[in-house]
Amino acid sequence: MAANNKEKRTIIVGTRQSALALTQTGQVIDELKRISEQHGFDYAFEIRKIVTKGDQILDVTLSKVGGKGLFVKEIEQALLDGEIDMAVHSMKDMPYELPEGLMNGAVPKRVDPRDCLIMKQGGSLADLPHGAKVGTSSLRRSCQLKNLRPDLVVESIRGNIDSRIRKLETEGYDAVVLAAAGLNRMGWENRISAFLPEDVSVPAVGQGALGIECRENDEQIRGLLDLFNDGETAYAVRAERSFLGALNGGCQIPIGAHAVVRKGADGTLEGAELTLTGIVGSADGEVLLKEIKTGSDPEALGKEVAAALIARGADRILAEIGG
Ligand SMILES: NCc1[nH]cc(CCC(=O)O)c1CC(=O)O
Repeated sequence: MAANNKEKRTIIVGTRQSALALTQTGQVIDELKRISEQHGFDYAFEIRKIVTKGDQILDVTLSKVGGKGLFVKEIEQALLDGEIDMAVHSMKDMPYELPEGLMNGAVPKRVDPRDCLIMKQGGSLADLPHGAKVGTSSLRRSCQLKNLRPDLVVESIRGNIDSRIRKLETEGYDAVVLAAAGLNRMGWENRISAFLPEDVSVPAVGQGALGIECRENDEQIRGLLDLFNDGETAYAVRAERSFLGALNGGCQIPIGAHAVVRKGADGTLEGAELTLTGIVGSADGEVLLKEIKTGSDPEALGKEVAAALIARGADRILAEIGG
């Protein structure tokens, strides 16, 4: 195996072609180059842009399009066909189940998982006037905003983050809601007017994290990605994704979850615990159910929080939406 790693190899990295996708893929490649150098691997990297169904229908509300994995399917096919060797995804775009033969090879360290407001005038949520027009295409975000502020007029806004920020100006929104993570990665954090704390907006499953998908049988890539994995992020994301799986959800339904790790006594994941917050609601914000539980087994914890929400009617809400 070690001898294998000395061979020159050009690793083809698949990604969507949005500005954010290309930026984060570039950042991943920079890290992988650094790790390769450190370990004496002779790897070169090449980016392959792939258009997904989600990219082709940027003007349609995603919940109307339906289906899971809108932003990953074509990229996964390229992995299976051997056209690319790894794929960089936003974790929140990854469906719960991966195709046979593929795996999540690394979950790098998560950046800020919070949602945030970008406001025309600056300020915070409390400064938005009665009836203010807020842009988001996420049912999860509209559910939580409307629950707190039923007066807000939440309208669907689609497109990549650059075009959504532009629409703030051109389409008369008072604010748009975006993930802080995307803005951070683009270096646009100075556009953030206010962060939405978790008691206002529980983020999407995996928000702020990336997933690097590879073929299960590609030992070289797996070895490299192992060195890039962040154990703490991976541990938290496992709980969030177990919750997602138990509710059979994609990112197009009002589901949110965030797990926080409390490390063990020796500062490692030995004896660590997770606190998982999960929400399910209706898009109009009239129903918003939340459960918070603590445990050490991420899969069990995700299922437990989901079961507690189902016991309170979450499955009925999701069935109505067609999730
Ligand atoms: N659904 C689009 C999407 N997918 C990933 C991010 C960036 C945040 C992240 O990486 O979690 C965004 C933009 C957004 O939600 O504002």
